[in-house]
Amino acid sequence: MNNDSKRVFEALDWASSILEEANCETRVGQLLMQYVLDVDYTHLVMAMQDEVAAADLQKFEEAVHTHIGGMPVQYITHHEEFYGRSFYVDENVLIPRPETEELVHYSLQRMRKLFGHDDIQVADIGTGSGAIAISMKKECAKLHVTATDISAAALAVAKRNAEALEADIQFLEGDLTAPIAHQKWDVVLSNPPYIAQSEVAVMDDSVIKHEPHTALFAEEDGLILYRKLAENLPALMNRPGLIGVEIGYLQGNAVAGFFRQHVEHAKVEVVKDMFGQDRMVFCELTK
Ligand SMILES: C[S@@+](CC[C@H](N)C(=O)[O-])C[C@H]1O[C@@H](n2cnc3c(N)ncnc32)[C@H](O)[C@@H]1O
Repeated sequence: MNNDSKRVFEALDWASSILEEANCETRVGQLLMQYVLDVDYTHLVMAMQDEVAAADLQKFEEAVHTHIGGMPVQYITHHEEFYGRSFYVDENVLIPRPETEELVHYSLQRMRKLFGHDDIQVADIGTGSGAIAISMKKECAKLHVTATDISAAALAVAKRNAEALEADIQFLEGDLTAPIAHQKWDVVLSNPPYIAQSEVAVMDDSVIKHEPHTALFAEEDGLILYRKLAENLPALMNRPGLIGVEIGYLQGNAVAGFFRQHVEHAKVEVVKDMFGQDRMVFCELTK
């Protein structure tokens, strides 16, 4: 650890060089410095010539080393942007991904077309940080949104985010459709765990070491929760209704197949993400 005093730009130069040496993104240094100094980018730029207080410098250097050791930057700064809002994250929840923003975007589009109004019941199964549920509610204030998770620790994070973002959401703990089986729903969304155990070998180490395994892995080649959703949701849906799930890029046919098999009078569609890969399945219940 380096105990010499440093100005902000000097500390950032030091971070850039050791991050580069470790094959990490050099921009992480800037994010960690913003976190340590608790400033936005503009104020960081204005502070470039300031001396970093000894305690802050130590915290910054530790944070850089922690990241080089494999910890995702979001778990150090406890922050990720999702759909234009800031979410608190820790190791109890998956770091929300940009692909999931697309699920929110297309769900909003389809929901508005299908219902023409926002006074409807929406559930987000496996809410994690609350990213999907909270974004839906913030985009459409009139929605009645319920968010569930099997993990009490994840739900605590989602509640914290809902409070900070002033989103009025009902939170329920439980396995898949069990906590929402008491009523009918107009829209059900989910980004369930969908990675097969066999994929561990090709996955990024930092994901496996730090992101919660209940958020990542699922049995039956990653497909079990989609199969169960397709089996259980039809009885819980109003008609018209909309089910939207995020999927792994190779799972389109299998997941669409589950919904085609189990949901009567439905239009099932696999939708690609911004990279041209299958990423979502939407099932519109028509009658
Ligand atoms: C891939 S993460 C998605 C988190 C968040 N919705 C997002 O998109 O960032 C999956 C979430 O589902 C939860 N989960 C896993 N198995 C579940 C189950 N059987 N029932 C309900 N939630 C489950 C995990 O705890 C985790 O929070």
